[in-house]
Amino acid sequence: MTTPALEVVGLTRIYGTGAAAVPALNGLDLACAPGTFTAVMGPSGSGKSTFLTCAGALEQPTEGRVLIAGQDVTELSEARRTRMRRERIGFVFQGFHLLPYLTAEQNVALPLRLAGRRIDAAARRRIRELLDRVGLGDRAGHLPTQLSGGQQQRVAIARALVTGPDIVLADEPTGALDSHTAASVLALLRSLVHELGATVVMVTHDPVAAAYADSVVFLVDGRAVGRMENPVAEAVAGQMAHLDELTARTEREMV
Ligand SMILES: Nc1ncnc2c1ncn2[C@@H]1O[C@H](COP(=O)(O)OP(=O)(O)OP(=O)(O)O)[C@@H](O)[C@H]1O
Repeated sequence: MTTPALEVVGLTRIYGTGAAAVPALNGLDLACAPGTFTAVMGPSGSGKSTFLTCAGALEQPTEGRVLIAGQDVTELSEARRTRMRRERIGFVFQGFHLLPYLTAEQNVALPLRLAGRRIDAAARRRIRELLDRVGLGDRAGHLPTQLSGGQQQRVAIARALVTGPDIVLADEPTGALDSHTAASVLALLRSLVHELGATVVMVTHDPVAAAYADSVVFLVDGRAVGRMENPVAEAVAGQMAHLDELTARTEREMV
């Protein structure tokens, strides 16, 4: 069996202590094979953001393991974890997070600079190729303010891929875009997975967005409660309505 690009095993994150303890993740198991596109969905408070911050080595879990291409990041020193995050994990955020005073090309180069790599001719070529691949070959010299929201997210996607990461973690990547632009960004993400072999995990609230993925993992109370392969939006929306109802019922019973 191939080593998963991302695997979390028994992932547990408890915020607070004693009576105030909140288990945001509660023994989550999840594996993503290389070259796959996985959406993560769940009711509000089900642990999606906490999963992304732990999987992205931004936060240490209380218990459990996070393996990036087989390497357990929870065992690393802070310095090595930071290096791993810079070199092996790409991030795409809802709000794009581009640096406003850098051009598209300079924004894409940033992770290479942070990883201490030289921006030589080969690196410049890679940056240009990625900008071409996301449809912005003619916008390399533009500042973020000179680009539309969809174009800014394309720059952010190129930036997430520039180090050749094992995994790209996307947090509501189309949450700030209109539905037409969102569709083209999602189609781009899907094609990067299927044509370049990237591995993407995307947290989303939107069943239409989730339907671009190869599979959807559903979280409830910090655990995976189901998985849907080859999702279609209607079935995802139906499952989410069911999980929202279950969560509301549990909350009513607890009062
Ligand atoms: N820093 C924190 N301190 C205390 N509790 C927290 C903290 N971060 C998250 N939580 C709690 O952990 C649980 C999971 O939160 P999380 O943000 O991961 O859920 P989510 O599925 O991303 O929610 P949403 O869809 O509303 O963004 C929630 O009950 C939340 O209140």
